[in-house]
Amino acid sequence: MESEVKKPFLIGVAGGTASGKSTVCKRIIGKLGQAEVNDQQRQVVSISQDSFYRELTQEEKLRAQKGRFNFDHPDAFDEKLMYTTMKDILEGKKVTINSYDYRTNSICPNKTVTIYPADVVLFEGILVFYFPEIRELFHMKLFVDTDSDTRLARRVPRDINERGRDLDQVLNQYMLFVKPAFEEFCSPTKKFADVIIPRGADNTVAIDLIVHHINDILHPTASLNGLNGHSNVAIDLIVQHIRDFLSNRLSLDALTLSPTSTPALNGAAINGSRGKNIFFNGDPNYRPH
Ligand SMILES: Nc1ncnc2c1ncn2[C@@H]1O[C@H](COP(=O)(O)OP(=O)(O)O)[C@@H](O)[C@H]1O
Ligand SMILES: Nc1ccn([C@@H]2O[C@H](COP(=O)(O)O)[C@@H](O)[C@H]2O)c(=O)n1
Repeated sequence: MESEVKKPFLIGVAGGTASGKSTVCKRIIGKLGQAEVNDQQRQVVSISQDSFYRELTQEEKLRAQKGRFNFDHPDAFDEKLMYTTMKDILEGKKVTINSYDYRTNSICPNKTVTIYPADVVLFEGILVFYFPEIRELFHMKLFVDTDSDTRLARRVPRDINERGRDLDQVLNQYMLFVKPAFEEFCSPTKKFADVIIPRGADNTVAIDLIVHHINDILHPTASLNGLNGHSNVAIDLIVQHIRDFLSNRLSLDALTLSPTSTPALNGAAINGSRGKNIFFNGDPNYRPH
């Protein structure tokens, strides 16, 4: 008998550099109890877009060493490889992806990672919503929206400690390429997100809502509300939030549905009891920042 093909629920996680995309993915995987599960058994896996940086020419490598190559431009990625890999994942195939080395600005030779078929696949990166063909593959799109000061303050120590850069190089690259490319290519893709997560992993309400949503996909029979995880993400999440809220017997006064949460749901916000906001982005013109 043929074994069952796992066709996963594919979630895109976009956001500026150091916004907390991979931390949000780790937090989601941890809360779903998947962090300690071995690679072959995992139901929820995360893949970084950085695995799809293309190999540089010799001349580009020399520029990259001086912080003068634009890694934030869409052309820095292998779009075709990204697309075919995501298609294969959606067909339930086992795929092999590259490991990327920021110190050498190139793909690690002889080091790949095998991604086994899973129920939920998170694909995170600065430009995962930029390429239309890839964008259309996602069942759910999240945008981690962290202000640029915070992102720069995180990026500087990270790049120095983990990516082998010096301060001048990090700041030059940021001013020359990272900041302008964020404005031109990444930030405009926020409008495609189903859910915008202000403050990334600090936003526990948002993470919990997303975890609930994924749990419903993983265990459909356990779902209290019988919602269809592939359809209206914003409404599903709001309904789940209200159900949780009521079942936890918290004070109803603490929950305020924004006036924008009309039946049309053109950009709804939940103001949680601890002042933590999650934006459900039904409105392409909606911009929290
Ligand atoms: N909520 C947070 N509070 C403090 N530091 C954070 C938070 N989220 C991420 N970081 C740190 O900021 C850096 C970038 O986070 P990361 O999740 O790798 O961002 P991205 O994947 O968007 O580049 C890492 O050093 C990480 O530990
Ligand atoms: N060789 C490279 C490749 C990428 N970068 C920078 O990484 C950023 C994307 O990764 P995040 O984890 O921050 O989302 C992007 O802004 C590139 O500038 C690099 O510096 N060197």
